[in-house]
Amino acid sequence: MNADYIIQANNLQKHFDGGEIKALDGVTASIRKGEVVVVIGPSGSGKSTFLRCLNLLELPTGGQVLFEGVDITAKSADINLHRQKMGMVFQHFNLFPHMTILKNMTLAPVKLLKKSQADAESQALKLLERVGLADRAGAYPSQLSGGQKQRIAIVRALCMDPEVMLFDEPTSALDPEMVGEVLEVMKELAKEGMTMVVVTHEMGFAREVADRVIFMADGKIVEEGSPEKIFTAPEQGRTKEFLAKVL
Ligand SMILES: Nc1ncnc2c1ncn2[C@@H]1O[C@H](COP(=O)(O)OP(=O)(O)OP(=O)(O)O)[C@@H](O)[C@H]1O
Repeated sequence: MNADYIIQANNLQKHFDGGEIKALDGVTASIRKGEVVVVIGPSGSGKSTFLRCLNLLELPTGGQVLFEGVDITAKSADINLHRQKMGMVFQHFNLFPHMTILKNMTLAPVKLLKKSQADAESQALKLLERVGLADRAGAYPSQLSGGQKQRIAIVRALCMDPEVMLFDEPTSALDPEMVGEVLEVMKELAKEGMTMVVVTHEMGFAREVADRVIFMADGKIVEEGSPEKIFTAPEQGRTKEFLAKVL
């Protein structure tokens, strides 16, 4: 194990339909503490599957994931314990519709981290303030805009004091005018030193915020490097082809 890395994925495979679909076909990648890694690539290239395998929302069919040096794909691993340290934000927010925002944010910290209700609420309110939504603590998700729901989803994940934040196309389901407010919250997090793995089609975010960009195609990492390298001097034909379409 290398202590610099918080997550190490070794030769990850994820096959569906008895091996007919190779969503991941041997992905090896390591994420450093405090690093912001943005994963880009065409639709169906395995980006979401890669992210979901890092916290074992999808169980890899082969390979290993080490989290803080521990093989969390081993049979003996306590998946729930490790997963708690990896906050996840989804395209479709995944807030509980029948609970207030405050309840959405305090439920898991109280239940899983055994925080007192008072501590969990005080942390949640501070986080809500940070994203300009302190006055919405008593609202229900249906009363909020998409951008507000996604900002809540981010701070809800932060209530679990995660070591890493995983973002799976967090702005893809938003109306265009709401994308900026969510990316802004993510930029702030990055500046504060949060380790982040972000699957996104927002190339501007990748350019501006990523420490490293990973380009995937056909379940493999085709090329990776600094945003400067990937966006201005890509080496692989597949990368050039993709960027020509999206930039
Ligand atoms: N549960 C599943 N069962 C069967 N095939 C799946 C399943 N999940 C994903 N796949 C397939 O695996 C491949 C990779 O999918 P994945 O969602 O990881 O790609 P992606 O790069 O995130 O795509 P997008 O940008 O469109 O979200 C695709 O061919 C997809 O159809």
